[in-house]
Amino acid sequence: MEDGVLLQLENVDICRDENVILHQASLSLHQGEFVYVIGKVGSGKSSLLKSLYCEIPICGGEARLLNYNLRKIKRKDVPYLRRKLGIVFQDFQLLTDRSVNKNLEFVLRATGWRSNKDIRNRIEEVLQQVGMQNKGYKMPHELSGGEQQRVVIARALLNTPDMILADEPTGNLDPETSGQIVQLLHEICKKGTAVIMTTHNYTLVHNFPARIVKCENASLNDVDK
Ligand SMILES: Nc1ncnc2c1ncn2[C@@H]1O[C@H](COP(=O)(O)OP(=O)(O)OP(=O)(O)O)[C@@H](O)[C@H]1O
Repeated sequence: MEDGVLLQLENVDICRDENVILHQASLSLHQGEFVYVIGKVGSGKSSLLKSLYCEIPICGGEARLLNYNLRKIKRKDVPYLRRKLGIVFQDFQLLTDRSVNKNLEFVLRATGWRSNKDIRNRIEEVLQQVGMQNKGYKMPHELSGGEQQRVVIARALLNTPDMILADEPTGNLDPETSGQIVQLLHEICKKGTAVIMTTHNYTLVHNFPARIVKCENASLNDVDK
């Protein structure tokens, strides 16, 4: 792949069961780039992201992501790819039985971190990055939706991903909080992490401008602003 290109999809088909959701779709993304993926309900936005973290297959075309060939990736390599991707969903998916710190520690230990000191420091760093320093002792239910989504973003940042995949990250949030979350994603992007964010929220796209790709008629097309 050309220097600085993190994702290159060329004429890919993305399939679910027997259905082709995206047909001959192409998309490339560079280091530090922000792209919104918009499109109608059921147009394939989530399927696109799922294919990037290997939850659903790419059944045609060429697909490279962070030096992995997504059409040939071995099952044992999928966790390594996912470690380089920060994944953020609409429903926060924090473990509800433990504190913010313990949620983050769980991910670090599961991804090979051993030193208690390194773990403590990294948790402090990512919480600081999302403006949640001093809230690590709280249980998820003690946080607002926006705060929970900040913690999810902190969790996505733990292993310093090259790219964040955010699927409707503001879907459950009020307009003001949604703006804050998108602003945070833009700040993270400015520090060098590419972001792909699906959304239905055109106000956000307007207020925080970036490249826009539309999912339509089973293909992906850049939208001129
Ligand atoms: N688990 C599944 N198994 C089979 N087909 C599915 C599954 N989930 C979604 N689909 C189909 O894939 C198509 C694309 O769905 P997808 O969720 O990617 O769309 P979307 O653009 O993200 O929609 P939304 O805006 O509602 O989130 C839909 O036509 C849907 O019927």
